Amino acid sequence: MATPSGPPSRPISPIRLAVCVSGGGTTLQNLLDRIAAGSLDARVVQVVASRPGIAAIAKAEKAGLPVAVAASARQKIDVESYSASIFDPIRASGADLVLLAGFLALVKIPADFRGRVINIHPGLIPSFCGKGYYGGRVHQAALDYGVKVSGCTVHFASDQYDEGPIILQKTVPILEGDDAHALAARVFEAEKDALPEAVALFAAGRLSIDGRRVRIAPAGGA
Ligand SMILES: Nc1nc2c(c(=O)[nH]1)N[C@@H](CN(C=O)c1ccc(C(=O)N[C@@H](CCC(=O)O)C(=O)O)cc1)CN2
Ligand SMILES: NCC(=O)N[C@@H]1O[C@H](COP(=O)([O-])[O-])[C@@H](O)[C@H]1O
Repeated sequence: MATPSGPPSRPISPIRLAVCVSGGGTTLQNLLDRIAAGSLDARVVQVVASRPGIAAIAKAEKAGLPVAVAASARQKIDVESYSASIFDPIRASGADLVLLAGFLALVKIPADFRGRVINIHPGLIPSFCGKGYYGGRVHQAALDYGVKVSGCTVHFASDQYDEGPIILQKTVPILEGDDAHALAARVFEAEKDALPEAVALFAAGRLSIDGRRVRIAPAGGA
């Protein structure tokens, strides 16, 4: 039976997560730490890496999680086949929600996962986002522009980089003397709370997508 798309309208406990990674896996580790501490009611049922040999895979394997490696994005395969190499193992795992957690490749969201893929971006969308804006590049662009606040954005993923409806944003100040490294560390502290918070809202059945807006229902079903 096909899995329904869109955020759930009823609570899921524990929510089953698939986590897509490309680098160090600090976002994945934070989720695992929150789950172990009992502050996030979730289970990671699948990890998908965009390339072999990355630290995120070692972290996943240490935690005993199943890892799939996506087809190489640099191979000239069509976007459907690339997406299938990511979503086939995720579908088989029975995941309720997919997290792009420091994932650096563009994915095409299959129909049965629309509204069930969330990305975290280390900047305040719509500034400093889209192709070419990832990791330290986002922070350097914010500093170069001279903005006084930055932060992170958690949003539903559409088929374009960083364009889907926004679930929540957290801000951090930019301080005198900041470089991209210092700002990245401050933003990452905000990311550590923002992503689990969004997962919890999704799992509680409190999110609905209304055009570009994400509505957040009050706690307790009021
Ligand atoms: N369908 C979607 N896929 C992805 C989204 C999304 O919103 N919808 N978000 C990105 C994550 N992202 C920032 O949050 C991001 C990641 C990477 C890039 C980028 O420019 N990548 C480079 C390749 C970098 C590399 O492989 O080392 C590129 O495309 O040339 C932009 C934004 C995840 N996917
Ligand atoms: N486009 C998303 C992005 O640039 N995310 C950035 O990747 C790092 C986490 O990666 P990790 O979880 O692999 O350590 C973090 O710096 C995060 O801001």
